[in-house]
Amino acid sequence: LCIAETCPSGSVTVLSDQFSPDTTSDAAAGILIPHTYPGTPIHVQKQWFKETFTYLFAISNSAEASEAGIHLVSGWQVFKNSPKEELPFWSDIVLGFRLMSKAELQKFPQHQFGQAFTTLKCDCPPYLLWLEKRLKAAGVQIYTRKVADLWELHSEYNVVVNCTGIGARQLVGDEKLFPVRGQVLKVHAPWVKNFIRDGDGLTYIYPGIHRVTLGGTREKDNWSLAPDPGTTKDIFDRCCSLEPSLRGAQDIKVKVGLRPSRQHVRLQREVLSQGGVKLPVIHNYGHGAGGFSVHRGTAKEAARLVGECIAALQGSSSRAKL
Ligand SMILES: Cc1cc2nc3c(=O)[nH]c(=O)nc-3n(C[C@H](O)[C@H](O)[C@H](O)COP(=O)(O)OP(=O)(O)OC[C@H]3O[C@@H](n4cnc5c(N)ncnc54)[C@H](O)[C@@H]3O)c2cc1C
Ligand SMILES: O=C(O)CCC(=O)C(=O)O
Repeated sequence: LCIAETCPSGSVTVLSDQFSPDTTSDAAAGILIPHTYPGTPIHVQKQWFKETFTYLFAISNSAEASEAGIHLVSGWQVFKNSPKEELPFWSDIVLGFRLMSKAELQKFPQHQFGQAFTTLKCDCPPYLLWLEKRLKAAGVQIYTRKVADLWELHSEYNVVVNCTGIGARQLVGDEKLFPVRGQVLKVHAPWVKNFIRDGDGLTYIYPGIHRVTLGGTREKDNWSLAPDPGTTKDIFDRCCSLEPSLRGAQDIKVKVGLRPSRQHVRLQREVLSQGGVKLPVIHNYGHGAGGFSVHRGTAKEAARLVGECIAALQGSSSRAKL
């Protein structure tokens, strides 16, 4: 969508073997709280987060908000022991960041330190369906297709953008990319209005427009998409210990996703070449546990790289199929 919006001289086609509700993004809680990528400078990660926050904040403040599934949510991140960094790098991008008072911490007898703030949440599938609607409105073609090798696209397209998440491991043989399995519960508990996140990153409660997401797990190199009943009980018990009223939650649905994890997002241009024929590829995958938090920022950078490829093609060749 970002490419269609910023490179109007090109025509965009989306190819994917799976669509909502069967993607990793559909399993996510969709909260905007960054996860750090150890291999990317903090100022770059901060810029990606800021661009994403600003983009979604505008949607949350428009008539589209409920259809797009974007809303503000306030809550707490609580710690059993004080964290090394009391002020995370994103504290001046979320709204109203402050340390919790002693009185607030009384709600969490097992925790001794906390941060209160307001952030944004994307509800999925609604947000993905809204993006798809915007794609169609922008004239983008959408086809169901599994791509076995990027080179198979060279005769049909001038530039390829690879946003295949964990699928990139097989598609481009990236062994630096690994799955971190996450299981969550989506429950009906409309009285829960505030998010609660344990600072250890394992247990969280994120209220959405219709359902509350309860998490979670982080299992490196586990490829299983099958829900595990023992894990479901464990997640539920952990969340109830943070928010006892969840014992009354109903209609518990289980979702599993594989976080496409890497030391850093692969956001770069590569030129494939066979027999003198070239195919520019922009990679944009490996967003791990933070894809929602930085998606617009990384998409903007990918679109900028696509713009560079288009300019180079327009400059060098009249055979560009733009
Ligand atoms: C349980 C869980 C909770 C999470 N919660 C949050 C959160 O609260 N906040 C946050 O910021 N992040 C969260 N994340 C992380 C976030 O979900 C991911 O970073 C993000 O979804 C990755 O998006 P993606 O588009 O790269 O991958 P995907 O959503 O997996 O999309 C990749 C697409 O590529 C297609 N594809 C793959 N290979 C091929 C191929 N060979 N040919 C054709 N198509 C292909 C797939 O079908 C799919 O449609 C969570 C993740 C999990 C698992
Ligand atoms: O970590 C969080 O609190 C949000 C959920 C998430 O990003 C995840 O489970 O990967």
